[in-house]
Amino acid sequence: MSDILNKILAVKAQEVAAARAIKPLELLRSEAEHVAPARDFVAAVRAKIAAGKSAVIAEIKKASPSKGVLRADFNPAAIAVSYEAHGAACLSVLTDAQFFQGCPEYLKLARAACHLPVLRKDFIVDEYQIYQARAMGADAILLIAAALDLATMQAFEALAHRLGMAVLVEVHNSIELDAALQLTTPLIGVNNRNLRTFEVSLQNTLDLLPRIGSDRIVVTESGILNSTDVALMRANKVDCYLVGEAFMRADNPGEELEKVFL
Ligand SMILES: O=C(O)c1ccccc1NCC(=O)[C@H](O)[C@H](O)COP(=O)(O)O
Repeated sequence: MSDILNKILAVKAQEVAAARAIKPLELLRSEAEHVAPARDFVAAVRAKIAAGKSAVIAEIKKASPSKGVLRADFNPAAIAVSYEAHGAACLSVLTDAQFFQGCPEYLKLARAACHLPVLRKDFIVDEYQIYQARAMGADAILLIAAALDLATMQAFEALAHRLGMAVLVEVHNSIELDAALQLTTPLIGVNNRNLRTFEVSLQNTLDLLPRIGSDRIVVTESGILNSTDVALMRANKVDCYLVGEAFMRADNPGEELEKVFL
């Protein structure tokens, strides 16, 4: 239990237990089933790609375990507006408090300020968090293959789809990819950051790419910082990106997105 991923997962289990004690699953489920319908996350990604553009899932994260505070002057609604105005396909909003200084309210504020579909970026270990995601308005969830076995990922994917949400499944190596490819989601995220060591290498996406069929959309995640990184990915026919830090450090996150990707 010493690496950061295991620390985060242990905290998540505690958070779920505490949340359940306050709001039982039945009540949360009812909330999740009565919010406005989800926006189509996969369609938004596909639309950008079909138009010959990069599909950028633009992240809203105040801080990270590897880099500390990324953006002190943090206004999720203003960032969402800026991302939408400058061509983002979708948003990703960190809702974890302890490690990323996020919260569900940031997701609600960001989503209400724009028309983009929103991914709840968190560490899902329990179905309770999937109902939470929909209840707070999320249009997609992240499933991390390093944190979940295949049967659990399949059950969580089915639940997300039943609630109308898309799934981005995240892998870091070929063993995790084997499991991810058994899900039905088209969105296969390859994380360039090792969640246990923080080491970042874009080569990770390039190494796993040949194993992912053209029926899937490869989402290269983490460590995309500038147009050189984007050129490398484009040269390898990667069209979809999940980017946080590079935008969060910029004065205007949306303008940075446009500068790096257009
Ligand atoms: O960002 C981190 O330091 C981190 C540490 C441990 C687990 C997950 C972490 N990040 C989550 C992400 O996947 C990234 O926020 C996302 O891919 C964007 O990455 P970046 O563009 O490098 O901010």
